[in-house]
Amino acid sequence: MEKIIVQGGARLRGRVKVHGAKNAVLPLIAASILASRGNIKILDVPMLEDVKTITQLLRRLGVFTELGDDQVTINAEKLNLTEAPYELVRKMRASFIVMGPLLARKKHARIPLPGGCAIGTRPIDLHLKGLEALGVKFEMGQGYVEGHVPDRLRGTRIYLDFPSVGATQNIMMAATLAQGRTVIENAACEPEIIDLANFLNAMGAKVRGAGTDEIRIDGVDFLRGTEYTVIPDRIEAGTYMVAAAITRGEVFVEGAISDHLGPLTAKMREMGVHVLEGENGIHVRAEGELKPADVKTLPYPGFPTDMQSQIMALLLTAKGTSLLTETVFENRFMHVEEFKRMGAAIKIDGRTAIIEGGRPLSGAQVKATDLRAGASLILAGLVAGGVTEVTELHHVDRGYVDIVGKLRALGAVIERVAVDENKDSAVHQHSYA
Ligand SMILES: CC(=O)N[C@H]1[C@@H](OP(=O)(O)OP(=O)(O)OC[C@H]2O[C@@H](n3ccc(=O)[nH]c3=O)[C@H](O)[C@@H]2O)O[C@H](CO)[C@@H](O)[C@@H]1O
Ligand SMILES: C=C(OP(=O)(O)O)C(=O)O
Repeated sequence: MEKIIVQGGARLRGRVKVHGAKNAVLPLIAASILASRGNIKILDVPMLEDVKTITQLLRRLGVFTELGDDQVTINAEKLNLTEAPYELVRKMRASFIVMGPLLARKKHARIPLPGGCAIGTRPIDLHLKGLEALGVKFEMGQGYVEGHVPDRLRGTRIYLDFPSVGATQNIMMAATLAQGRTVIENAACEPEIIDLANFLNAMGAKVRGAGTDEIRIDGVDFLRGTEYTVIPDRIEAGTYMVAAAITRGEVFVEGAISDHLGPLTAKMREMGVHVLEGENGIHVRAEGELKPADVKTLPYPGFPTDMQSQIMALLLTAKGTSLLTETVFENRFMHVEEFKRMGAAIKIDGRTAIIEGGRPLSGAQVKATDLRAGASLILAGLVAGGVTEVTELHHVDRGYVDIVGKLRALGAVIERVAVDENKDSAVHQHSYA
């Protein structure tokens, strides 16, 4: 086991470079299954646990994958299996996005039901409804969902009851090889959806309207290899923007695309943070007292749920009452109990967290309950008095490349150490008693 140890109090200064987006690259890797001819090369790939998991999954399906220096090469010409193994899907829910590509290429897929996770139940009904409308028949049993295409996939109009990111991606990918036109109404508009559409089009697909709530896909006979650079990670960028503000520091977040970060930038400005948007990144500076703010998470272009726990950390340092409402996931407040261990005053009322900011935080032993929660505990640790120790780092490793090295380069006093589990459990027993 390992833990991250942060000594609070350093003001961060300097420049940090953002990696490629986890939530963009995972669907790109899944979509590579669709290419029946030629090599795919994806550049600016973040070497995260989730990327390793999905490439491993592709390999288990008979697809050639090679992870190199910030890049992955894929050749799916010999794709011959259509069943995803449970041990990989349980590690990463996003594995379910291989469903659409497998059905389109092989007319069959058998994938374990991904189940819930730390942030809620996360059903897949919208994925299934959309794929059924394209002509897929599904059966459930033994914890698996099995789909087959008796005839062929045919384009149709699909209305999503909620603009689910994953469902939009699965339907888009399946529709690229369907007969005729598919129209997805109330589609997700996230930048990662646009990136997937651009990637599919580079492979020879005909996808229009991505980034709006109506996506039109005209089916083609086959897709081919291409070379593609993934977009920068807006959530990683947002996390370093908050790191700068929470420590009342000054940081240039290189590679951050301001168009992707509108709601965060607006809220940070409302709080009194100076945010300067440039062509190559975003400059953030904060000093003195910040103002409280009310924040509500929503599908894009609303405030991202993946930044909810990080903005909560920042609101803890703003004197006064802030209301933070989570509308996207049903149970994404697990980090609140951990923040409370650090002295935070937060009450939960249904989907809203009522934050009494401005009280000093104190270092504590805390655990990452999901990947963004882990990042936000590190952020709180940067300003807490004394030492904060964050455990359950496998969550953080799913979504952040070298967070310790990047924060240290900005002046944070932070390290990652291996834990002697026998000794550590003794420490925990003593301090938790
Ligand atoms: C790998 C990846 O890209 N993950 C992101 C993706 O997750 P993911 O694609 O899972 O998120 P969705 O947009 O699908 O989920 C949003 C909400 O819709 C619900 N829902 C979803 C599908 C469905 O069939 N039925 C249903 O009810 C979910 O339970 C959730 O409450 O978008 C989320 C919302 O921006 C982000 O937090 C995740 O980081
Ligand atoms: C919730 C997230 O990811 P996933 O959908 O992969 O769990 C996230 O990136 O914050």
